[in-house]
Amino acid sequence: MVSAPRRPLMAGNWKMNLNHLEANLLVQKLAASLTEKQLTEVETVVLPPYTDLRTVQTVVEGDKLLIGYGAQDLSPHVSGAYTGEISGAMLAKLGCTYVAVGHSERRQYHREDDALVGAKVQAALTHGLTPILCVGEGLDIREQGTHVAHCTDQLDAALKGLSPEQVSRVVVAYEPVWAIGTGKTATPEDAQEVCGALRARLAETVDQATADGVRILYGGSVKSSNVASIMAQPDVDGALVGGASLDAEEFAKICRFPEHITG
Ligand SMILES: O=C(CO)COP(=O)(O)O
Repeated sequence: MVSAPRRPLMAGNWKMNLNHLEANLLVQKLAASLTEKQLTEVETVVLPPYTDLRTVQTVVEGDKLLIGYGAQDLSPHVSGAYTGEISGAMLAKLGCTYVAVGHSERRQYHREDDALVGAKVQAALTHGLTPILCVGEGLDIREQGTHVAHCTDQLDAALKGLSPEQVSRVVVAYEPVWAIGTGKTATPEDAQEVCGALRARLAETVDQATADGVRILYGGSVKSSNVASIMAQPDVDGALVGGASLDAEEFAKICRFPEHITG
């Protein structure tokens, strides 16, 4: 059976940048820089800070923009006495379709472990959100040469207990920590090595059809100048873009990567 091609996904993780006024401007500029055909071909998504989401919803819905949006994190809990947390239900109510889970900055600065990341994946799925599950190794692990096992272990832990149908609703992002915000991009071959191993692991632990359908992104210093060679890899289906997604024209160029390939 030939599986359906995976639609490329470009997700801009704004991290803690841009207030709601700036968010409004960036989303409008981004939409104006891409044609309907381009936005249909390549799924384009922004992940702004929570405080921007209502504004982004208003501009996307009001102008019927073909841009998706979501959050950078969510609570593993449904509701209750969790000061400062935001639930999946709240995000879904704002029209979010995606939520990043287990980003290395959350794992590092907020001590999120695999169990918590797994609970957040579950919470996202429960509320109809697509989790973008981030995995990736630090420089020490890369230098030891155990990066593939590190990433597949993180994948296993985060997806533990999910049905094949639930796994099919997850997007995985491979983000080597040493390539984030450093200008040091993994080579296309580095990205392929881990993305390919993640897909092979899904085939082993879930099934081949699910593995073939799951989109796997690469993240870490992606720019318009390097996106095409990364996207040319067979197991890379998109990118999770940090710094370069804060500039509408640059992010639009990244989303237009098929044109860089076909010339
Ligand atoms: O962490 C990232 C996206 O989630 C990558 O960030 P940069 O693109 O700024 O390296």
